[in-house]
Amino acid sequence: MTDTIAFLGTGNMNGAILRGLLAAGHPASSLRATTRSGASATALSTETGVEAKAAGEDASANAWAVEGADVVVLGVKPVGIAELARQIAPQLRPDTVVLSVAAAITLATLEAALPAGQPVVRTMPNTPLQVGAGAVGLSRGSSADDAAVASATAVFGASGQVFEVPEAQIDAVSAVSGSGPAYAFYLAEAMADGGVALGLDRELAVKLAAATVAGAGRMLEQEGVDPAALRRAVTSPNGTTERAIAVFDARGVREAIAEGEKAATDRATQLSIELA
Ligand SMILES: NC(=O)C1=CN([C@@H]2O[C@H](COP(=O)(O)OP(=O)(O)OC[C@H]3O[C@@H](n4cnc5c(N)ncnc54)[C@H](O)[C@@H]3O)[C@@H](O)[C@H]2O)C=CC1
Ligand SMILES: O=C(O)[C@@H]1CCC=N1
Repeated sequence: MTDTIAFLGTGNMNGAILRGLLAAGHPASSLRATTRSGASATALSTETGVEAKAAGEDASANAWAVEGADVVVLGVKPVGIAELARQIAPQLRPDTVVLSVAAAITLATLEAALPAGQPVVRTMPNTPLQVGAGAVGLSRGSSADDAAVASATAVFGASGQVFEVPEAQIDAVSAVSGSGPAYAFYLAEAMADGGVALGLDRELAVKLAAATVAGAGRMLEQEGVDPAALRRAVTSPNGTTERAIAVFDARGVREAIAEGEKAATDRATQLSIELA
């Protein structure tokens, strides 16, 4: 049976999950969404056909969305998650599965804000779910059984790959795949800027860089793929690519990416403490 899913705080991330579900054939009639402003609720409904209400204009909007839902997806910014969980607690059925997509909000914080025994799943999705190519890490709470995890997985499963991980690893998942699309876009921006410096028109440079990152991404989708092997296949001995990679290595690009991922996890740790 198709689950009824309520998206609370339908911005970039929850919007991507919702669009991924619709693209995979989930009926709009079994989804509900809330935003803060009336304009964004109307725009979302018009675009997707999903009924949406604005919590900024109707104080009962989140309660309306949650009423009778099988799964509730909390998608506001981390600072607002616990308050939203406390607000909707009275409307939850005991078996409603509550998902959070928020960085840094622990299962302990979520469970403390919800009724005892509520099944909770902490997730770290990414925006490529919107195009059916997402990667998601999730960790189950103390009352989430296999059926609850299956319901959580079904929210993402048709639009991406889902991996259950111990909660201690979810900040690392966030640093690799949650934030990761931004790193790929950053690479595309830098490649385009470099092309402009070499004399290409900006429009052409952006198209070349975007098509290249997208094409490389599609090659990476094959099962059991080795990114290093794909890189080596482009890198002719003593050719042009080798010179570019040598500059990246000399400038410490690999180390910079690892340091960036470490900084992302450090920020998550700091936020977890601040928002506990
Ligand atoms: N953007 C991304 O790529 C990813 C974001 N996340 C997590 O997703 C969460 C949301 O991030 P974004 O979507 O980027 O932010 P966003 O600002 O685009 O979306 C949040 C939405 O919640 C709405 N909102 C705020 N308070 C509300 C309330 N009380 N009731 C109903 N709606 C309310 C806002 O108007 C906004 O539309 C964060 O907790 C973040 O850590 C996780 C993985 C990736
Ligand atoms: O930047 C953030 O905090 C969120 C979590 C992962 C991606 N976006």
